[in-house]
Amino acid sequence: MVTAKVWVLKKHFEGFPKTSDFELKQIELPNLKDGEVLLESVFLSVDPYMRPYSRRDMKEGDIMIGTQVARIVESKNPVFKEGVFVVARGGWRTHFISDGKDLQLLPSGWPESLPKSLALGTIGMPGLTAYFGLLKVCKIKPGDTVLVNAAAGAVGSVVGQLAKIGGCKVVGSAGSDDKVAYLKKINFDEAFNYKTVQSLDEALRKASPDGYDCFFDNVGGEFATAAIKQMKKYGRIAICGAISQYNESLPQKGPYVQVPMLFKELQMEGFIVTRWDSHREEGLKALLKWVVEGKVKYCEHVTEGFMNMPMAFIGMLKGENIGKAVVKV
Ligand SMILES: NC(=O)C1=CN([C@@H]2O[C@H](COP(=O)(O)OP(=O)(O)OC[C@H]3O[C@@H](n4cnc5c(N)ncnc54)[C@H](OP(=O)(O)O)[C@@H]3O)[C@@H](O)[C@H]2O)C=CC1
Ligand SMILES: CCCCCC(=O)/C=C/[C@H]1[C@H](O)CC(=O)[C@@H]1CCCCCCC(=O)O
Repeated sequence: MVTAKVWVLKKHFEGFPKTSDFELKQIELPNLKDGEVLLESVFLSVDPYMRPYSRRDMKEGDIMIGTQVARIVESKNPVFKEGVFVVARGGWRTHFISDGKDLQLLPSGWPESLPKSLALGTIGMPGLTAYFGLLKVCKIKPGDTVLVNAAAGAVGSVVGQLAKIGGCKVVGSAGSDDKVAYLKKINFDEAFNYKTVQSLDEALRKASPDGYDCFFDNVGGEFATAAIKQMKKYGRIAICGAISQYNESLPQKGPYVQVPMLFKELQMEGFIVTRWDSHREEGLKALLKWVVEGKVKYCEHVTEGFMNMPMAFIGMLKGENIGKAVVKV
């Protein structure tokens, strides 16, 4: 008999999540039935979507949603051998049972020396978000100037690097001087700290006086309002996320986008990365290759200990992470 530790949503988040909104519980797992596997989480992901999706999909008392890299410790499923690592949607649990249907093997050719946690970040869902958002929504081409916010995070840091590979000029904004230094290190052409600049309008103009062809928006709100004004004619805007709004209790008010969009004849498209699930393998293969070749660098913000899941999640929402925020069990 295995006892799993699980984190439960004790109370729906009101405004910014608090540690008291979570509760740690223990669950006895039953013996495996034929076709099932027992998994042990090795790395768990903490992601922005957990904040809005908890309200949409969960009720109080449910185990927190989420993905992990997990190791199969016992198997009664011929497809999954013991010792194999997979990406799973197991929620915030140390151990869990699966029938194998939604388990994903790491991409083939994954070098032993590469951290498996990257399957939650640069070579996982956030990396794919950058890849498909840039190629299919922004439709980048060489010579474009691309702007990305939350640029030092899991998605943003890949957006900037892929745009450079695609022959673009890249401008990033992030919330600390350390993050700005990191962006310069990974080849961003221009980067600024949106929390300390005198004026967002000026910082955006200085970074690209001619304006922007593409804007990959992870943040929304005030930043997006400023950025839209500085798009070039026929510019493309990919709405990837709106993290500045996830913890707001009251809806933000305008300014509204219609007038600048009309004058500049802009395109704005929201997307959810799962739209390209049928091309997932292609995306992961490309990301793995670039990482192995050193063309895409990665950084991870690793919190040690399953006990610290809520702190890791809250820390990510506060902006403590450079690169992907993960928890090592
Ligand atoms: N459409 C899709 O399919 C997907 C969308 N997303 C979205 O992409 C975005 C980035 O996700 P991800 O890369 O995983 O997360 P990050 O690794 O970028 O971590 C979140 C970052 O957001 C920034 N942030 C937090 N609060 C605010 C705020 N109020 N204003 C501005 N920035 C803030 C912080 O960086 P800083 O210090 O720079 O403020 C923080 O580090 C999110 O909006 C997420 O929902 C992610 C995956 C898939
Ligand atoms: C207003 C909310 C916008 C959120 C944008 C975002 O971050 C979306 C992320 C999803 C991405 O498209 C693919 C995913 O894996 C993210 C959502 C996953 C939800 C899974 C919930 C179920 C579970 O884990 O059991």
